[in-house]
Amino acid sequence: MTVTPLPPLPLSPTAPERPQDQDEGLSVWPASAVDRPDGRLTVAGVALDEIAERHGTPVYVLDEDEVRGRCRRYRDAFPEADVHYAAKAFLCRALAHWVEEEGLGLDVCSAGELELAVTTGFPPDRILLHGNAKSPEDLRTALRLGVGRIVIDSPAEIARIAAAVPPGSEQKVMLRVTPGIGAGGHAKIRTGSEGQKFGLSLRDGHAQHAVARVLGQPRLRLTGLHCHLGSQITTVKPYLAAVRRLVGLMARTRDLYGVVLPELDLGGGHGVAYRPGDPVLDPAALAHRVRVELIESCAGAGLPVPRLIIEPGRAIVGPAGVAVYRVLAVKATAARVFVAVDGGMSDNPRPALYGVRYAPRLIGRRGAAERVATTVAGRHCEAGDVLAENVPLPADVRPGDLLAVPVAGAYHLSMASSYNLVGRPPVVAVSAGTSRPLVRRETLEDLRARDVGL
Ligand SMILES: Cc1ncc(COP(=O)(O)O)c(C=O)c1O
Ligand SMILES: N[C@@H](CCCC[NH3+])C(=O)O
Repeated sequence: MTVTPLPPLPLSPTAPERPQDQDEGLSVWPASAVDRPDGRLTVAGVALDEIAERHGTPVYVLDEDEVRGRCRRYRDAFPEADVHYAAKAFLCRALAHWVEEEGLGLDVCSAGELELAVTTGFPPDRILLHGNAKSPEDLRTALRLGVGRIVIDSPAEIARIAAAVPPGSEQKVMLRVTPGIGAGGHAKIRTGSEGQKFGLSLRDGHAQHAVARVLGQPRLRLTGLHCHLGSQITTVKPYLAAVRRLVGLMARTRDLYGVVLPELDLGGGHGVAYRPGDPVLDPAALAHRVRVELIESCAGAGLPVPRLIIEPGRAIVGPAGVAVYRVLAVKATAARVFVAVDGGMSDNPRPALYGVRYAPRLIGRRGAAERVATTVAGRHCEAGDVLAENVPLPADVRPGDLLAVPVAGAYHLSMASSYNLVGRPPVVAVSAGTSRPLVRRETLEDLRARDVGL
């Protein structure tokens, strides 16, 4: 039998797309990042390829000074406010320690986050507990450890918390109000609008009613109102609208019950740039505009200015984190060049959840070849497991190369899973030319150990 040879397959797409983003600068990287002439990238003086060699990949790197600097920037921008870091963005003992040392408080939303912080030495009175469905364990732990404030999210919680407070003592609480203002980078992370699961609606009167009920509970002390509009918000305007609406409810509370609430919590949600050129919310500009609005609204209502609380998460830790992956496969189809790495949606579910895309770069060597528009995919069994699309990577990227993804500090590992029984990556801190492990890799033994039945 004669076999007719097949024509050779194209090795790269017939018409490579123009890469979307040609920015070769380091605008979305930690301020300490340096791109060395040999293509090695250092963060806080430590080469990322060295960390990959020592700890394996994927590995998450956290720049301690970037985190601390961001905490300080918030403290400087909001000197008259309490700044609580939102632990859901990412939490480990070292991070709790840094945040505490920088004078911030903490916002937690589970017994797990609360225990970790308090056992690290975080003063419980500087912690707020959130949650739209707090478990009995969450509340027990909060009361046992003496959490500073519990933020009530639903009518049924009022009596439940009051009943759990021991006779003769008092728990400080706030009320989470739904102001009817939706803001944020994606529909799934907008939490201030009507019709989503968080808070007590201002419009339908639930918030007002809850104020009255909390004031009627002798074991609860209502210190103020809270709202959180959403996440990855890049303009100041929604915060100003929220100030006006919440001050309106504070004025009604004074008029109806003779109570002047001393605190106002505007939540977090401050947006950061994931890719060069993305808009960001500048803390100093936000602080100035919020301060002016608060003073004017309170003056208009004849109220004293309450103590402001804010809860940034992403803006503290997001840009301080870098994820480092190793390339496992390269595939050029007629439509696209795919580079597949050894992590993906198990350590970073954000692209799959919100359709966001990142700006990875080749590290460890300088690619010599021309740049082609590349799709960076994860290793998981889902077509949606894609970290980046149409990014300019050298055409000679090959298995074994390292790719680093900036702005990986928030909502990656805190939302990570062990999908496909892939263990979660370790976290390594870098500071002043040195590195140290903070969180170890989740091993196959860890995963197997959970499987206890047959
Ligand atoms: C109540 C509350 N506070 C603060 C945050 C922190 O948000 P971000 O990380 O966007 O600042 C969140 C999350 O969106 C939240 O739900
Ligand atoms: N998980 C979201 C942010 C939601 C914050 C929690 N309310 C993100 O990755 O962008």
